[in-house]
Amino acid sequence: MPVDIQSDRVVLHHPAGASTTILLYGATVISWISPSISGTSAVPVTAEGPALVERFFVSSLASLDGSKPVRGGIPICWPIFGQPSREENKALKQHGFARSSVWKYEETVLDAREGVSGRFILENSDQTDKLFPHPFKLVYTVTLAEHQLTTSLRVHNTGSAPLAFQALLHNYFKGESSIAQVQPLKGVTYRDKVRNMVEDVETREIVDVREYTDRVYEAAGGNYTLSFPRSVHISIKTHNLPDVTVWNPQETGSSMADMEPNGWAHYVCVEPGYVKQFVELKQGEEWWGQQVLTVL
Ligand SMILES: O=P(O)(O)OC[C@H]1O[C@H](O)[C@H](O)[C@@H](O)[C@@H]1O
Repeated sequence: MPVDIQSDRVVLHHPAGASTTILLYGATVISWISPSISGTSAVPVTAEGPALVERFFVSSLASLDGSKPVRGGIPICWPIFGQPSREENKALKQHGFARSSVWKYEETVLDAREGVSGRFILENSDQTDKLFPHPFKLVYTVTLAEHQLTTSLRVHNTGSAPLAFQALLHNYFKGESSIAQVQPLKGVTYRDKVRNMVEDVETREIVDVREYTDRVYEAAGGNYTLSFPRSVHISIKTHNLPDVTVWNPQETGSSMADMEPNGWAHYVCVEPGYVKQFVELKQGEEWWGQQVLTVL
């Protein structure tokens, strides 16, 4: 069955073997399995075809029962990224509530060899009104192709007052963080969360995360490559998500209760977002941001 709708999750299956699992809690993608590409990956091609490889890290201690945001996959940060920076958002928790709200599966949009696609929605409720008094509708579309996963977030201002928000797709890519390489970020201005938000300019052709890294690159170009040399290369192309955070906590990650021992050694977060500024929508307006992840 190409689209398997369960009580707490939806699994999309592509005829070439790829699959992705999305929890209704947070519309969090918790798995993306796709075939490796022959000749460019260390993963062997067997008689059954190219090996199917999990692309996302999810901590073995992550809660998947809706009790807290998932430590892994793609949590959605909305309507803010990080701690509230504006007085009007002070009731919000870090990264907002989209990642800890239960979304509805609206419909299967496409079910074909070109892609299998499902749409999730979240609208304001009494609960969100208390924290963030703005009517809104979020539409999140996840589309799976043989070697590609596309996730798109559409935001509608369904109220009469302006709606201001940040948005970020918090990808936890699976791979050895000691060899991870992200590029091109040379010359891009970033805020360094490790150094008290100091502003600096990236000087490296290839960014690694061999030290504690938590950098918010601003107006970073929108297209990146994440490589784990000799195993996995992923292209990240974005629309309307101009900034990108690169995060790996190293040993400090061990203090997170839902991080498995040494978990930080097995992922890197590369998180496209609209976070330097706020998107401002007037009554009836909408905005959309998208990332296209392709195994190279
Ligand atoms: O622990 P969380 O609220 O999920 O946040 C996890 C991480 O998210 C982002 O990458 C931020 O830049 C980090 O500063 C933060 O630690």
